[in-house]
Amino acid sequence: MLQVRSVSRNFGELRALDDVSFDVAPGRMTGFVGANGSGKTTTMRVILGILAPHGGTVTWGGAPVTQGVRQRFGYMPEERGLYPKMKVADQITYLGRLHGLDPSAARRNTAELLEQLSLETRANDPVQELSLGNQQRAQIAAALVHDPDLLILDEPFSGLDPIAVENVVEVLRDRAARGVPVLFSSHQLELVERLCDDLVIIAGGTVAASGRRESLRDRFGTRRFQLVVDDDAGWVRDMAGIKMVELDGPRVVFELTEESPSAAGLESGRRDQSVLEHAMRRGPVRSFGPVTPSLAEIFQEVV
Ligand SMILES: Nc1ncnc2c1ncn2[C@@H]1O[C@H](COP(=O)(O)OP(=O)(O)OP(=O)(O)O)[C@@H](O)[C@H]1O
Repeated sequence: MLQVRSVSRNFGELRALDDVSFDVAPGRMTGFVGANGSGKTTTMRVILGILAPHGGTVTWGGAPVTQGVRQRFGYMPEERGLYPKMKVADQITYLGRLHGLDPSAARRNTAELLEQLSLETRANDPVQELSLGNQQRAQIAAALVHDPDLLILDEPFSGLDPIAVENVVEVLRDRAARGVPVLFSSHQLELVERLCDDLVIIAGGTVAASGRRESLRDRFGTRRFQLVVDDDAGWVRDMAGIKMVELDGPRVVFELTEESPSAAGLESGRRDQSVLEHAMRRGPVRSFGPVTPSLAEIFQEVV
């Protein structure tokens, strides 16, 4: 388990990270999301020891992260750093050697990864001759070649076509299934939503929300409901303690407002039921239930 605790980091006057705490648990994919400049890369660099924190700690298995421990981490940096003129397979094998693999293990892992990432036919091409997407795949192979104990990936999906995305998803899921904690940043919220087990949402250098994906959904999702009736559902607008979010003829999405129970006439736990009862008195109800918020909606609410 990787634990980030109360980490802060300044750049001159700028407080880029302020009291950042979260865990990256074994066998779980943790999505790290936030607007541009919110502190994702800085956090990753602190975890990797590239930047020193000005406060707080990063621990691995409860102990400080030493150079030896760090060598067992896999990192895909934001600034892609492969040598343009070196052949793909040679380079990945070389990086495996740098991380302590013997020559045969480095070659074996390289071959396996190039195959998994559909790059085997490009193994003997210089990196600079690969398309950007294929360079990105090579970069992922470079982060994985030494079978790391922890994976930290800065935007691993940017620039990949949909098939390559699925390919990389499969490779990362496989690592997570073997017990490796995986932290990855991405601006593709639908992808993060589909892929992650846990989430960390960062805004302005502080953690705005974190935890299991489902529990975040529950936390932010209890106030919105969808009702489908036969006729126009516009009458919902006039009900106390309710705010209409979307109306599409017989389908309406509404929220319970923050108003006091007395203003609404009912406690919030009953207000959704009062809409349902009202609808049933008016005619048939085709469906009714809470609406699960998307990650994009949660994101907008917390940042
Ligand atoms: N070396 C540096 N010197 C000065 N300021 C920096 C440095 N690195 C980062 N910053 C600032 O720290 C803040 C956080 O940047 P960071 O790169 O961590 O954000 P990010 O969430 O990774 O953004 P993006 O999604 O755009 O990659 C920004 O305001 C950035 O300008």
